Amino acid sequence: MRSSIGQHGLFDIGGPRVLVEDVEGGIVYHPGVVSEAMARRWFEALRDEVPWQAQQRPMYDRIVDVPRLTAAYRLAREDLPMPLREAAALLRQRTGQPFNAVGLNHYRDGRDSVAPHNDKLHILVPHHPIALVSLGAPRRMVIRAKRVPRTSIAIDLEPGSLLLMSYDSQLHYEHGVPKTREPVGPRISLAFRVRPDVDRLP
Ligand SMILES: O=C(O)CCC(=O)C(=O)O
Ligand SMILES: [Fe+2]
Repeated sequence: MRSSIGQHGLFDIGGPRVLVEDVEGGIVYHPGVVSEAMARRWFEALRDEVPWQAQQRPMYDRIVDVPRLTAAYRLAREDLPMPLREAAALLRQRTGQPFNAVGLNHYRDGRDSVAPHNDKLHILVPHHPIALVSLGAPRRMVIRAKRVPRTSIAIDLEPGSLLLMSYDSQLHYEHGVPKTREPVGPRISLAFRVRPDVDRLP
C-alpha cells in the first residue's frame, strides 16, 4: 500500500500534524487533546494506582528486563481506573473507534524506552487505528519507514497529546521511544486498541 512520510506541518503549532500518509489515515499527531491540568491529574492517579509490572523477556539466549513498567486492561472492566474510563470515553467520542483495550507504559526516566517495533498484528483488529495518549514529561518518538531509504521522523510527544496510528502504518513503519541522556521526567503513555483477543486481558 502506498504511504509516505509527510512533508507538511513540521512547523505548525497547535493543529494536527500529519506525519505519515496512507489510505487508512496514516499517523497524525494531535496536540492538546487533553488539558494540562487533566493530563497532570491522570498522570498522578495512574502512577499511584496502577499495579505496574516490571516484566522480563527472552532475548536470544538471555532473559532481559523490559526497560519500562507496563500494565494492561480490558476497557469493560468494572474497576477500570477513572482516568482510563475518562480517556476511553474521550477517544471513542473523538474518533468513533470501538476501543476495547488499553496498554500502559511508564517510562520512569531517560533510561526507560521502547525499542523500534510495529504493534503486534495479532492483537489488532485490522483497519482500526491505535490511539496513543501521552501524560507526564514529553518524550521523543522516532517513526521510521521499513522500506529503504528508511526515512525517519521524530516527534516530541507532549502531555495531553494524541498520536493516531493507522493499522496500515504498522505494516510499513516502526515506532520507538529511544533512551536519552537528557534529564527527562517520568512519562506515562496509554495505547488504546481494538483487540480481537480482549477476553485474554485482566
Ligand atoms: O509510549 C509510547 O508512546 C509508545 C508505546 C508503544 O509503542 C506501545 O505500547 O506499543
Ligand atoms: Fe507500539
